[in-house]
Amino acid sequence: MSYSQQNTQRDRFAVEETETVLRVEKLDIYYSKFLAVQDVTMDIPKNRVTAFIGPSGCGKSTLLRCFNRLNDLIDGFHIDGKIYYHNQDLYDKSIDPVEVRRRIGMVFQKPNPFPKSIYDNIAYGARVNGYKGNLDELVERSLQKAALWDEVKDKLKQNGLALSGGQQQRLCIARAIATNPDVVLMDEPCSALDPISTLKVEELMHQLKENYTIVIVTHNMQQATRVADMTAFFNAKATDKGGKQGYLVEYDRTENIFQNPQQESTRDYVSGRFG
Ligand SMILES: Nc1ncnc2c1ncn2[C@@H]1O[C@H](COP(=O)(O)OP(=O)(O)OP(=O)(O)O)[C@@H](O)[C@H]1O
Repeated sequence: MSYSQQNTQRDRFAVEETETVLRVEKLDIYYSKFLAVQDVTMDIPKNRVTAFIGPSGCGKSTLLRCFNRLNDLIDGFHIDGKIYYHNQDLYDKSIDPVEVRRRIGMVFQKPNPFPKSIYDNIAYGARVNGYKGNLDELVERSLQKAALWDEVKDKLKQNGLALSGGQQQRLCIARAIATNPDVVLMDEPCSALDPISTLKVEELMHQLKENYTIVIVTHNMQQATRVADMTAFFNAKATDKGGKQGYLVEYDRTENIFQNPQQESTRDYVSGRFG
């Protein structure tokens, strides 16, 4: 039995038993007047990996970045509808976006370690946040959780940029989890990595979901089948003004999306007929 089959069977009945961490309700996402993503409603379950798939420009990254309010930094960005994080309105005026980003961490497509030592890459955020605990322990624990400790424990003073791409990405994951988040967002985290490094990061996702809720954008459909419990397929339709508008086509357990999709366009996409 393949790894993905085992994964599918193990989690088959587990998805509904977990609570919702992020609830998206009738969400429209705008860049100024441009409606980039229309009318998304979905629940992101706790301690699961949820994958966003779909053709380029359908708004996967845009939606992902809404979850930690990263789009706030873009001029003209605004939303209609709601995102609830543990039942709290994520865009309420009382919510501090900096605290949101501490609890909902992010790993980007290209590994982006700080040009600092491996140690300081992890310790930096803790120092800024006035961490009162033992920094050495935090660094070790975070690197352990990111499955990087054994490879770097003897060179913690070495610059993080001197690591291989795959190690740099795991360093970025270690950095993201060092602030003790609840959710880790990953925007195509393996697209710049070789197959072996990709496999390591995928294995890491399986471990991390025991403690964290993970949402990943991926163009790699095999990756979605290997790592994700839930999969959301997004598509884009042409608008009158010549642009494209993203929307959620189908959201279900990963095995249903890939083996028994309800929508024709999902079937076409997962079978490689477009995209
Ligand atoms: N900062 C921005 N300002 C204006 N428009 C943007 C901005 N970022 C994204 N868009 C637009 O929003 C739409 C969705 O883009 P987004 O990058 O979220 O799609 P995606 O599905 O993640 O694409 P890809 O798979 O290529 O990364 C696109 O039409 C894009 O041009």
